[in-house]
Amino acid sequence: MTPAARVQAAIGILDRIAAGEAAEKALLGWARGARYAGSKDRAAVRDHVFDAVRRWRSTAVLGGAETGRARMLGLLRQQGIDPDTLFSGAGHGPAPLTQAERAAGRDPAGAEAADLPDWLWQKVVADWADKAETVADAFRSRAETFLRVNTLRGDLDEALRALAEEGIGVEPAPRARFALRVTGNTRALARSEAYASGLVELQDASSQAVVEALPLHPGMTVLDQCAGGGGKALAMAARLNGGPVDAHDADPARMADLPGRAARAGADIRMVADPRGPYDLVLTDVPCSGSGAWRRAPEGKWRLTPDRFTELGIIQASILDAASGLVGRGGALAYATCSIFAAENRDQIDRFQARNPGWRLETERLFPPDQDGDGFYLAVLRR
Ligand SMILES: C[S@@+](CC[C@H](N)C(=O)[O-])C[C@H]1O[C@@H](n2cnc3c(N)ncnc32)[C@H](O)[C@@H]1O
Repeated sequence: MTPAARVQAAIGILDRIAAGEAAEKALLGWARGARYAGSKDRAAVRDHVFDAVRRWRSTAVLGGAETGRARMLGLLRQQGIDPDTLFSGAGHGPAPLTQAERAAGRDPAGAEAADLPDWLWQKVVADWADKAETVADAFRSRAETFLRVNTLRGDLDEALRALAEEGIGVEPAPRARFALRVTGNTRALARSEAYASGLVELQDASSQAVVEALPLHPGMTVLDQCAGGGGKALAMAARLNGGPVDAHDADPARMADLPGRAARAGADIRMVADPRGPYDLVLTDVPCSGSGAWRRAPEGKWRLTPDRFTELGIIQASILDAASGLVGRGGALAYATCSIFAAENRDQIDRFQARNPGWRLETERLFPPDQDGDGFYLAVLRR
């Protein structure tokens, strides 16, 4: 495909997304009908689409309309690419720009420029004050890929050597001890021996830093109360020299891949349908807005509603209350979100402490979404 044809493909997919289709589904629908597209074409089209979804508002304002065509035009303008080089009608690319299209569009302002719905931009400003623009900007950029070296399978040097031998570029990442930033050949990872053998796991560096900040020691009894795919359960098992870690999720189907991942990682993870306790440590990695990871899943910021945000707050409080009953005397209750909002973070802890006297805040971390990892929050309480 020519670069212009890739832009034309993205335009069609963005129109499907605007009509209500999920981005992944729209991409898949296009790919099925585009057998001529090679892997590089697919990756380039995907990048255009997700870049535009991250910048859904600003690209439409700059492009002058709420269409896929205008959004791609706006995106190219933002990227400093002369649209006429691609909107030429040649090579299966988009038709040349009309005079009206050339004249349309203006610079976005406020929430438009932040690429957030108005109500969320107000929340970011309220919580992050002079850092609000930096936070919003992070959501408008692509996320980097991070690996966790699984110390149950090898050490940092072994991982660096193994990845280098397979032509995968990495460098140590500052946010967590065993975090590596992928700097080249990311696509080879899934097929790499380092990954297949469990020497490295895909995990965001802030997610790793959360587990690193937990008071974990081999021999402790540990429950991951909202285990999901098990990223944190596996990282906790590594800190426990293999485990065991009890893993629970209200939706057990979410843990479907966990036994396979645990076997690959050499971790002892036990699925528990009805955890009883008492545990030395219970981690609640609760459902949240997902705001800290909006650059990976940018549709989240457009889909979230104030009602859902309120509902999430109620769910978070009830999980925290239930989990506190599973912690033994002197034990620790850890609360984590991949959210950047105080309502889901510190406010939840303040209200929990007001409802449940006797718990003191032992550790608190708030990681901003930036080049070193996603946005994440952790509070560790002890009684
Ligand atoms: C943020 S995800 C967990 C991610 C996971 N810990 C990881 O590191 O990969 C939140 C999980 O909480 C689960 N969940 C929702 N309500 C719950 C509840 N009341 N009790 C336990 N888990 C719940 C969801 O099914 C979801 O898998």
